Amino acid sequence: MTTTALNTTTPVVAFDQVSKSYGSVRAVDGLTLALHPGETVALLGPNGAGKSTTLDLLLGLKQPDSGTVGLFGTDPRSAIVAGRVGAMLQSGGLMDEVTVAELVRLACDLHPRPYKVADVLSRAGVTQIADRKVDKLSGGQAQRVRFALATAGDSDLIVLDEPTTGMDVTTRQAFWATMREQAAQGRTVLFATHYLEEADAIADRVLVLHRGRLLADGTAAEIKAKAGVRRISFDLADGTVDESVLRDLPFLTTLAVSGRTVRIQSSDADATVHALYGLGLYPLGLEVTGLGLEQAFVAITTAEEARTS
Ligand SMILES: Nc1ncnc2c1ncn2[C@@H]1O[C@H](COP(=O)(O)OP(=O)(O)OP(=O)(O)O)[C@@H](O)[C@H]1O
Repeated sequence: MTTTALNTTTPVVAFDQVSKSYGSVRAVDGLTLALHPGETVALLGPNGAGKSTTLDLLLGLKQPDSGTVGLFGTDPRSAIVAGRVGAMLQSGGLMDEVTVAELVRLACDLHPRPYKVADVLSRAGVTQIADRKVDKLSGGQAQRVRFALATAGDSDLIVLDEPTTGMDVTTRQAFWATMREQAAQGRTVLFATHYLEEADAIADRVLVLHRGRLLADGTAAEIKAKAGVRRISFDLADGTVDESVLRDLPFLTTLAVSGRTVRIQSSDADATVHALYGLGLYPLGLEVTGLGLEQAFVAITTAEEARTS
């Protein structure tokens, strides 16, 4: 298998100070990044953060204004021609008037190390619709066909831009099971997503992009810790809930009171809880928990918005 022949000292993907603007919009801003064999990497970011542009630069579909993009120690185009990259893009149009099987066969024919057409169809779960015209597919079926095209041959890097958009739950689970197999065989999987729970469950590395810059890079647990915010929840006895008193607690970032139940986010939960008791309050059922990846993502990107605006 080709992956065993990989030189592990050469990054699969290497961005060095890469910038790309569209007019006055800086879509990617001085991005430096290295991805390694076998990593499953999620690319997160709010709308317009530069995720698709980053993937387009990586695939050589766009050229950087400055900086360099390398794939397997060479330029993107050479790596793609050598069949080292399989890609599934967000808006990748599918040819009209051909069947699913014909399109997949074409992708296999074009790949230097193709898999058997029947295997590709079956892995992507499109055997049943192999004879259908691709312009007659539902959104989720079209996504599966794009996935089949991305896995038509033995590639070392699989790039997926919001791959599960439009897929139902079962298809999504099957899709990720296949991706896990690919990663277990030493392939690098890079996917952009808006589904933070997918990033949390699937990726062993999470990149948070914001206005074209890398805000965070680490495991999901590290990203959650980086947000530095924890949640505190408790009940107060009837008649003791005074929102104005609670609002003055130190390190409080959000406060929500619902009946007797108080939910707080704090940038220093220990100090907030200490102050709570200091006020003479008696919280019942007190819980202090870390943020989920979704809240951590919001906390990190919102803090950056506040810092730069
Ligand atoms: N062809 C283009 N011409 C002009 N501006 C563009 C073009 N493509 C992208 N942009 C702008 O560049 C910025 C980054 O866009 P990009 O599509 O890379 O972000 P994204 O993170 O993929 O967004 P989304 O999550 O909405 O798909 C945005 O401000 C976008 O409006």
